[in-house]
Amino acid sequence: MTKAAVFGTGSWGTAFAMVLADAGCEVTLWGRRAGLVDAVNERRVNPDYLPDVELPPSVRATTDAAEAAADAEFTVLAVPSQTLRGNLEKWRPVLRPDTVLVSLMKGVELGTAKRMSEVIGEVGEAEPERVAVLTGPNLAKEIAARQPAASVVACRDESVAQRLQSACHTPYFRPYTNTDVVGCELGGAVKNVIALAVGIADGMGLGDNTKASLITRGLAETSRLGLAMGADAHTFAGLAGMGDLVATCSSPLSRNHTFGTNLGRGMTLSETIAVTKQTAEGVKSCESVRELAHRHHVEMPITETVVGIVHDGKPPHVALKELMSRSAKAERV
Ligand SMILES: NC(=O)c1ccc[n+]([C@@H]2O[C@H](COP(=O)([O-])OP(=O)(O)OC[C@H]3O[C@@H](n4cnc5c(N)ncnc54)[C@H](O)[C@@H]3O)[C@@H](O)[C@H]2O)c1
Ligand SMILES: O=P(O)(O)OC[C@H](O)CO
Repeated sequence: MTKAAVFGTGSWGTAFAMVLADAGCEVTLWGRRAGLVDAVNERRVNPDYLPDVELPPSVRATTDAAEAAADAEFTVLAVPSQTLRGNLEKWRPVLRPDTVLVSLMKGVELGTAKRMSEVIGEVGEAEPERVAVLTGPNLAKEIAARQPAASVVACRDESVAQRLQSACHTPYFRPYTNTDVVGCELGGAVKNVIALAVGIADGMGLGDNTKASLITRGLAETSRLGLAMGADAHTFAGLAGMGDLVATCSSPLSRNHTFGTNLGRGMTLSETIAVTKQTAEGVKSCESVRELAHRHHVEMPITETVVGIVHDGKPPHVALKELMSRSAKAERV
């Protein structure tokens, strides 16, 4: 039986542990808090993040990283992106040297502007062929309800992607492989920034034309950045690009979309942070995505607008006016 470890007992770590178990894996979940770990082991439930979901018996939990990592063919990382480096430094000594490190995270590190697979490679001392990314339109609550969805497993080594694909393929979860790790990761991280923008527009009471325009031009700026960073253009038309962007920008389940909606309705940043219980990656990653845009000399006006509203305190109606009054241009630029 394939053994997998999942580090992180939040919504997606827990839901993906269930997917792996449903696909036939034996899964150990690592969590920080003993109370939550006990609830998983004794009541088969994660009361804090997925209280309505009964976890399969082949999911066990522990607070001991060494116990979780032992024998794991796949080591899945599902903590907030900005905490990955610090956590992985602690976990590295107990990781199996041949384990495949799998990122579920959709963020870009502040300060370094590194993608999560880059942080994993560096801190986990893992060659790119041993680092994979799972991304796509995968709202955790829908997956946990076993609603059908597709996803992408990306790894530079396609055979590794295929091994992970078969380890998490279930009747309701259909992963595709891709070797474009850069494109897949950027799709997942930048869509959170665009979802903040769409949420802000929704909160301001704007309609579907605005939403469709932000989604489409958001995908254009994601693709521009991706191409400058060596990604494959096709990736952005796929599940990791268009697919995840549409799901996140349309769904009230999205934390990024909801965060934006609260800002658009007039809440301040600190009020919005206070009512947000889970990780909304775009809030921090919008700054690192903008840093990548500057480094690669790519125009990302929606990302700039989101940074302006979220971090510089620009009123949404002022920022929107500035976005709309930029000089006119051809669509394919
Ligand atoms: N929830 C989703 O629908 C979903 C879907 C796809 C991808 N993702 C991505 O997965 C990643 C994890 O998201 P999530 O939804 O599971 O988040 P979450 O907010 O539900 O849970 C985060 C988990 O990390 C833990 N945590 C927080 N700070 C920590 C720290 N300093 N050290 C160790 N653990 C810490 C929390 O206790 C919690 O268990 C994010 O990058 C997110 O973008 C989420
Ligand atoms: O809730 P969000 O905004 O983090 O989005 C969740 C997933 O990334 C959707 O695929």
